[in-house]
Amino acid sequence: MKAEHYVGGVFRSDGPAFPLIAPVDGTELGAVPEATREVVDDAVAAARAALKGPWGAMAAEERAAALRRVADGVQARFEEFVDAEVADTGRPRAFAETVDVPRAVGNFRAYADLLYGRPERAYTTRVPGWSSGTGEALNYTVRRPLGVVAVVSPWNLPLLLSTWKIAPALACGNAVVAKPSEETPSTATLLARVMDDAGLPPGVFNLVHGHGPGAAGEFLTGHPGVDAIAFTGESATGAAIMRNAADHVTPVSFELGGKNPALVFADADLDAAVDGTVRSCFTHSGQICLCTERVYVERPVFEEFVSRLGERARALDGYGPMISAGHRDKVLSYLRLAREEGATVVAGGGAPEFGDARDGGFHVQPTVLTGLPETARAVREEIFGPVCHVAPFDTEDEALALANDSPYGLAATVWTRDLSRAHRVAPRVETGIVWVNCWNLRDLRTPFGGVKASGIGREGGEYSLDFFSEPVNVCVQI
Ligand SMILES: NC(=O)C1=CN([C@@H]2O[C@H](COP(=O)(O)OP(=O)(O)OC[C@H]3O[C@@H](n4cnc5c(N)ncnc54)[C@H](O)[C@@H]3O)[C@@H](O)[C@H]2O)C=CC1
Ligand SMILES: O=C(O)/C=C/C=C(\O)C(=O)O
Repeated sequence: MKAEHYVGGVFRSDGPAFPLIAPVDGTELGAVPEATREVVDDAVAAARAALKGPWGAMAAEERAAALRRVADGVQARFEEFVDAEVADTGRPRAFAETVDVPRAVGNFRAYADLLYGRPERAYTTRVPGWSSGTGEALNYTVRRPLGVVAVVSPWNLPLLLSTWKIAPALACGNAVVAKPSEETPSTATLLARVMDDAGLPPGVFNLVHGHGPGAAGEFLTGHPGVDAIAFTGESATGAAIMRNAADHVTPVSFELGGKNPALVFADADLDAAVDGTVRSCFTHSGQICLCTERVYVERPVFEEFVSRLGERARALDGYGPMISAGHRDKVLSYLRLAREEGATVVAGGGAPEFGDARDGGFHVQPTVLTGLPETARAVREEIFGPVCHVAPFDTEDEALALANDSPYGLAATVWTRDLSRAHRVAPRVETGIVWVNCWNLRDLRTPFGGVKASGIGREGGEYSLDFFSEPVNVCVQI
């Protein structure tokens, strides 16, 4: 798969090239063009021009039809998308087949569907006491697109997360300039091919490749021609983007890091809790922002839970690598640090040896730790790998205090058979998402995002459509 920029309806590969490395075995997959400031300028200008063309005048139904053509186009090239995502990320093929590509198709279909039934105008009538001034008026609110939207996405779920933003941005009538992670350019390039085939007018969707700081990401997010930024990635990157966007007061929607807690009560179905925690800690080798990294277990079942989780972690097979040598080294450095801080390693704890080509790749063993104080860096900082720390608690209040003692607030899981407890605890967990007796069960209409350092705003369903459009009130004196 050759990575290319897509600007104003034209594929191009100008800019210096950098190598794309396969995380599964460390081999070189190809070269990626690094977008210069000029390429980014061209992309923003093409997007601006597209808003003045047929796209800007298109009815919602026609935009919905365009999104459906894109969904069909991704579906038609299903295997190519799977191949590209597997090559770039090293993830198990089944994951790309069941999560990444179907969800990308679903993202376009969901927002096409949502455009129907969304009132184009919302009316208010005069209510005494709520209105000032004299005379009767008819107020109505119309929604218009924001303009040029920058979509900056990470490497962990490349196609899923970029389309999660691109689809609603286009649904609302914006033009998009997308910058995928430098580690995972391939499915984005394929998506540009699909957009081209689907007949989107030139400039409605643009793609630039390259790095973040001092490069394409920074050029794009600080660009005066960008009207909004949708970003998923690390919290520190979100802060850097916000500083850059501040000069132009560009609105942002941020989905950032997490240090997600799981609360396992003694009354839980322990089989389900162990099963769910294996999934929530180790899916995609922990490289999903929703993954659990802190597990708190009520003391009567603590020993049994740790022993069963450790056993399951040791038995995991066929897990994928970390995205890069750099990220593998970061995760391993946390494991060294955890040992220095006094951790007991129940399972894993290092890099595996396979005795085959995978030893050239960037793997880390699924790891279960115990015994660290809550102040330990491995308990407080996002590791973003297959690593969890398990600690005991004695009371519901203590469990909540432990869960909430974090600068992050993205997602939590609560495991209990006691419905009253579930409803009592869930609203008191300081995260944007709380799953009870499940993990990552997703309905694309629900609010998705984090509190504290885990994000700004919500995406999903109407929440995305609200971010990617601007309400304008029209007041007509009668
Ligand atoms: N919570 C989450 O959703 C994710 C968290 N991470 C965490 O972030 C760490 C670093 O991973 P990265 O992929 O490098 O994440 P990142 O947050 O640095 O990068 C995400 C995207 O932002 C771009 N970017 C980076 N710096 C930028 C800047 N100053 N201005 C504009 N764009 C910029 C990157 O090129 C990429 O497209 C990981 O080790 C992991 O801990 C990574 C991916 C997702
Ligand atoms: O939308 C989903 O189902 C998953 C989202 C995951 C992230 O946002 C992430 O890992 O960064």
